[in-house]
Amino acid sequence: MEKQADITFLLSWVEQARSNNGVLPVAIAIGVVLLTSLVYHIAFATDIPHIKGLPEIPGAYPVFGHLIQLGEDHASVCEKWWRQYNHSVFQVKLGNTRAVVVNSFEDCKKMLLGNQNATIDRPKLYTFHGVISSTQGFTIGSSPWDESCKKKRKAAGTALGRPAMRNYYPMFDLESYCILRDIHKDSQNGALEVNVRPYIQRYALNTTLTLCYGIRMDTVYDELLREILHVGSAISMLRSASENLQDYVPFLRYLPNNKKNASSKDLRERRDKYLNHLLDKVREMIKNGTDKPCISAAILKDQETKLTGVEVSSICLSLVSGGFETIPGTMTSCIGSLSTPEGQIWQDRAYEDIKRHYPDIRDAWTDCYVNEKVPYLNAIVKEAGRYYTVSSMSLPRKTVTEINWNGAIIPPKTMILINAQAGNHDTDHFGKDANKFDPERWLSSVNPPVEAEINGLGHLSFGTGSRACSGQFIASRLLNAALLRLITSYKIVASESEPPNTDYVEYNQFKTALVAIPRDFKVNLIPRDSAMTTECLRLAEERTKDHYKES
Ligand code: HEM
Repeated sequence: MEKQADITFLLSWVEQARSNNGVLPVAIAIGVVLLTSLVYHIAFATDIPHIKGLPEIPGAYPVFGHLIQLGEDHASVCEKWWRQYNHSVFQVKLGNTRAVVVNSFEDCKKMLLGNQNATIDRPKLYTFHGVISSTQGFTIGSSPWDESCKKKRKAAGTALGRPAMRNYYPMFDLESYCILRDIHKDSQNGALEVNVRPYIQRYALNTTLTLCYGIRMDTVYDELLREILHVGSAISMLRSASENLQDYVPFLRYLPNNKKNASSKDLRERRDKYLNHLLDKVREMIKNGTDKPCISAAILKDQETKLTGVEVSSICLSLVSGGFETIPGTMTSCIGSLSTPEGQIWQDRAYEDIKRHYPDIRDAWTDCYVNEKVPYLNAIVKEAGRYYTVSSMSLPRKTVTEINWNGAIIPPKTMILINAQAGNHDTDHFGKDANKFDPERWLSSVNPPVEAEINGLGHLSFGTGSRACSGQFIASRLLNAALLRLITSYKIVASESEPPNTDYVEYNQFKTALVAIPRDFKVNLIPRDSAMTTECLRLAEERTKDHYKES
């Protein structure tokens, strides 16, 4: 209002000066008006004007909006604001971008499931879309909703859906065997403490590389494998709002020596190099008739395909980047919780439940990638997903049509941020102990373990609705298979000198990253039945020796 009055005053002054034939005052006045308007735009204007009827968090700064208060850990600050101001849904200004933040479990569910069509879009960001993705196309998770995205999502859905799963059994068998084979060797069958994360990173990455390119790497510290993981993690950092202010504060893009743009270009080149290398290998294998069944070979060979080269790269990139951090983040942290004194009791209960379903552990090893039928293990996997919300603010959405939110009209093109971490620890939904890791919350009976019926959505870690995670079934199968093999082989006990951090916020060493990177820790592995583990490993080696030899 004040600004409106200023402008009206200036305009009347300009009019007066003009009628007095004063050319100079007119020019000055116009300059002042333009300058005021420019300053206002730089300092306060947002892409979407204030949404009436939706609370806005007080104290936004000029230019930066709420970015300064939000700091590095947006999920935890928004969770705090929800409780402080008693509004689960509010608006904030991320620099020049207005965003609606949704916090409680019920509101996240209602926003995504009750408005599936309206929330089907994703926002475009300057650094990620404009600089990093300019060569290989956008990943599915960052693609705005259009015909191309629809095709890519459909292709990914087919490759990752439940019916396709049986094609991957040999791969699940091989990759989960490799975790145990190498942990067994490197820990000298439990004599030395180990950090489990690198083994799980290779597990997740090999799975998606095999799916996409028919290529895998056998050694945990393989150079290409580590390069893919390093570049992928660095790019994940550049995607989060807290790390990348220039996405929301445009003038920062034009500062001399723009380090963000320089490192984005460097990462883009490094990523292009390995993606092209992988695709060239597939082309070479097709030429030599040695290609393995995989997404890129199927598309490259199928002349009829409706997908362009950039779309194929984008699908492969989406699958590789979709799993390589989320699965290790979830599984490593889960192992951390299981290794605590309380967690060791859950491990023993899970082990008993596995034996109840598979009196012969060898059968458990061969069925774990086919079925998920051990209730206690399923409960651990669900709790790991909920408690360690590795993608704490999910992936941003954008409205395509207006949403009437309890009378407030959220216009099209508004950024919607789902605070999955807050919703997953909502005491109104999960009870007073929502902040505790407890697999048994997913059981209706502990002895014998019986899974509780879930009415719809269990937790928010995979998102939900029109753009829910395409890889959630495969993720759950991978977590189940690897945990079953680990729990039947060893009792996992936290290291005394390097124990895990099991706090659902502090376990993450990089809060600015899009996907959490757990702090390093070590565990001791106490063999449960060494003879049986040796036998299971021998049989697995026998079964898998002909599958996907190292490429
Ligand atoms: C524990 C493992 C995983 C977690 C926690 C996770 C989490 C998520 C989340 C939060 C989203 C955004 C959902 C939304 O907006 O509602 C997402 C999208 C996606 N995820 Fe996952 N994910 C995991 C594993 C995977 C895997 C293994 C793959 C592929 C192999 C994958 C592929 C995708 C794709 C393609 C999308 C984009 C969907 C779209 O935008 O249409 N994810 N994931």
